[in-house]
Amino acid sequence: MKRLIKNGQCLVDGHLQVRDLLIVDGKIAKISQHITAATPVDQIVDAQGLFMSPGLVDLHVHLREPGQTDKETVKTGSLAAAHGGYTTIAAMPNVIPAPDTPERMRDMLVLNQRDGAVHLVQYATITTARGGDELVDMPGLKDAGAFAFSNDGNGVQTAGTMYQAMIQAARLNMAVVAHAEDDSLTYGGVMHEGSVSKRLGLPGIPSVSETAQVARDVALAAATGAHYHVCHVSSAATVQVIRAAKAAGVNVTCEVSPHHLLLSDEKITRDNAMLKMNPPLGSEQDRQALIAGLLDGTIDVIATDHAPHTDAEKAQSMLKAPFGITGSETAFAMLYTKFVKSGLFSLAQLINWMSVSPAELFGLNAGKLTEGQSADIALFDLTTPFTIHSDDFLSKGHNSPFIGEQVLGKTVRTIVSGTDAYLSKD
Ligand SMILES: NC(=O)N[C@@H](CC(=O)O)C(=O)O
Ligand SMILES: [Zn+2]
Repeated sequence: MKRLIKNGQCLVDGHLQVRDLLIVDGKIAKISQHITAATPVDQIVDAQGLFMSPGLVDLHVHLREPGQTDKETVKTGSLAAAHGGYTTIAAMPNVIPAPDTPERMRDMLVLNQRDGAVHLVQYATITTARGGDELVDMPGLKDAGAFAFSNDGNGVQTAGTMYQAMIQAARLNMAVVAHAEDDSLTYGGVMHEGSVSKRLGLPGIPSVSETAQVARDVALAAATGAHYHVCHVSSAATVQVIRAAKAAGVNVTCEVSPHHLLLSDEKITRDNAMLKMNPPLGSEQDRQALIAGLLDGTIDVIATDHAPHTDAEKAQSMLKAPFGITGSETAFAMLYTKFVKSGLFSLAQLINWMSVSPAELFGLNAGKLTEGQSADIALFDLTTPFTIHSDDFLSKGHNSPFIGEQVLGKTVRTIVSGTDAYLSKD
């Protein structure tokens, strides 16, 4: 099977340049200014005027299968990712049952392989059923094919448990990917604790619940040498802890979500569960610190934390609704529109944070358009405005605060191993 993509706009040394790209048997056979197929090709894709990017890489998605297939499935969640231009995603283990044994991991991988529309890697838990202090069989889970270890959805509450997990992870050369949240500091809150939560009379979550646990964990990472990756960093103080740890040579990396870059608690003007997620939207000062953290290299990656829930659940008060919003299908367009068009980020920086850097940090075979590489490619239209409609979502979740936004950066086609995983209807 041979496909030739003609006249795509590619990032070359940070600048857009026109390129042709030849795909043979799922791999990039050639990329150059002008390719005339010596032998006939099966298909020519006209990419005139489109941005041709390495497929995006998302280190943090929730696919809900098994256990909560009314919210999402491997199929719908991975199709949603493809719709967002993602070609590789990492699935969090807060499914039921959780992949916390080698056998469950193997079952999970069979399901992912069968139903995944994009490349899909799978986190194992750190502890049994993502709680308590019983460590999983980490070598067994690595052998079974786990990508990394995470209790995402919950923090590991006991320092000694995290310490033992990091000792083993370091030995296995695997990352510990942490949802940082000290449960003794959250006080049943539903949004960021600050002037807005006080004005609305809603219980607040102090941001120190995140920062305190990250501070503990960077000390443990320093002591063990493990690769410690912090999920969805949300506060200025946490950014500062990670900045200092990196300066001290600790093996720490971290991600920020699009919503923490785009929104702050000032956007919460009433009880609105579409703006309820964990960690919560921080203050405007936190948001500015996250942007600064990306720009100075403290924050390595943008990951969506795509967290679908049912319409009925999210129609409830913030006091009752589950934490989480979707992100796969809106991330690129929102970030491109708000940050690249405004000149704050370059397109090359955005693609670095959304594709190159996550691939490099986790040794994923992705994030570049080079000969011999798997043909994982996203084609985006950067010039035609469109409105984000929930009817267009392939996710089962419609819980996005970005519905109704007018944006640029529509995904036209997403190619995974040479084959279309998403193709726009218009
Ligand atoms: N982020 C969220 O608000 N929710 C996530 C869990 C998580 O990533 O912590 C979920 O699974 O719904
Ligand atoms: Zn989390």
